[in-house]
Amino acid sequence: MSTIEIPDGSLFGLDNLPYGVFSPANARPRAGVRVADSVIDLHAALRDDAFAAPSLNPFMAEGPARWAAARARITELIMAGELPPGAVHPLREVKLRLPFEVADYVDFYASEHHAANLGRLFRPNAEPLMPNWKHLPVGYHGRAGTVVVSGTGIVRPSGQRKEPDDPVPVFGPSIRLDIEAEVGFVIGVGSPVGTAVPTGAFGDRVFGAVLVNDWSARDLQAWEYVPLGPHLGKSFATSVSPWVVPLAALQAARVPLPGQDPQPLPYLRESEDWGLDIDLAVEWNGEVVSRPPYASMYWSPAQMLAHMTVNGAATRTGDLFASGTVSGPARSQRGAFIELTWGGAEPVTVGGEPRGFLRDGDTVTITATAPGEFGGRIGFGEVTGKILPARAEPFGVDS
Ligand SMILES: O=C(O)/C=C/C(=O)CC(=O)CC(=O)O
Ligand SMILES: [Ca+2]
Ligand SMILES: [Mg+2]
Repeated sequence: MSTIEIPDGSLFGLDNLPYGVFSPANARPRAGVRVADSVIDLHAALRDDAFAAPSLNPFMAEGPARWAAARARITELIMAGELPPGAVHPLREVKLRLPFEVADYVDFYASEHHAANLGRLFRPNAEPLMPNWKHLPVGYHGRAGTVVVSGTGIVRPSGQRKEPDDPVPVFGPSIRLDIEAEVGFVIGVGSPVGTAVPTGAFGDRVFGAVLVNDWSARDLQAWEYVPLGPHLGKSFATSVSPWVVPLAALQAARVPLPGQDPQPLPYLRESEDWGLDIDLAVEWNGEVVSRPPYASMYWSPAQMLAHMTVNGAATRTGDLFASGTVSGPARSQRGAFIELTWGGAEPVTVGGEPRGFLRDGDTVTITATAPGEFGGRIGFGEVTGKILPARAEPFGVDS
């Protein structure tokens, strides 16, 4: 039997137990759970067919009673030191995979600070917040097929851009490549077409949370987005962390929202608090440049899900909906570089140099922690990505 030592202060103790998909050296991918610096092979440890697939989807589809039972059983096996030999792998020896098959992907815009800053930057002659913003969680449908796991290289996208004074657009690699630090929520139990998911059912439907980097080409975005919203400027890559932190691990992180005025319509009111006290950190080439506080978000994920389904739209196991960029009120809390550097006009110092947008070879890593159930903290791990040069002749199109 195998035992796992959990050092004091570990961000991956029994109060966390996030799920992922990993491959041991030269072996096929499988579902696992992280404990300290080890990964438990769930199929080997539990002999449960929900974990036979190299994806969390079958297990996530089974619902809260099965999620709770599996968490209890995993805890029991770790505490008793009764994990079968061969079921425990050192984290450093495994490759982490995309943890779930992404069904649909929606990205919200739930930070008031971020929305107001982007309003000022993109629409300097208008009110920073659009009139709808405090009445509904604004969002758009993104591209599920280009959601990639942390560590995947991010090829600089090419596309159209046009500066206000240019007569016509030009085609070429983005020159304003940016990040967006977000938290994503993963649907476990889908809902059929024609059913709205009320805010109170959030915990019955949502399996857990991941970190998201919604890479954004601001020059492509600024030219293309009117009037339908983000498109190719964001669909080239969206990175997610390899660990899905179950909602069960986030109970101690639940906090009231900062406050909503005006009061939203009845279908958006919360019966329970789903604000989350998650502290994010954004590292640019290894230096922390920002610490976005999730607790400052205006709309809760329960409200996002209620809004997303109030028209009868279906949800499916593996749907990912992201919060939108997490930005707090202070400059040092902004979750996108366009805001942090005010469009490049107020650079930040990275590696001793003033920087605005991303260069080829730059690496951005987002991490996060939250209060855990035993008084310590739990970790989300990281979502990281390195910028690779644009393709010389993108897809046969000459610039
Ligand atoms: O205000 C705009 O036109 C654009 C906003 C964004 O790019 C933000 C977005 O993708 C949603 C978010 O991450 O908050
Ligand atoms: Ca976004
Ligand atoms: Mg801990």
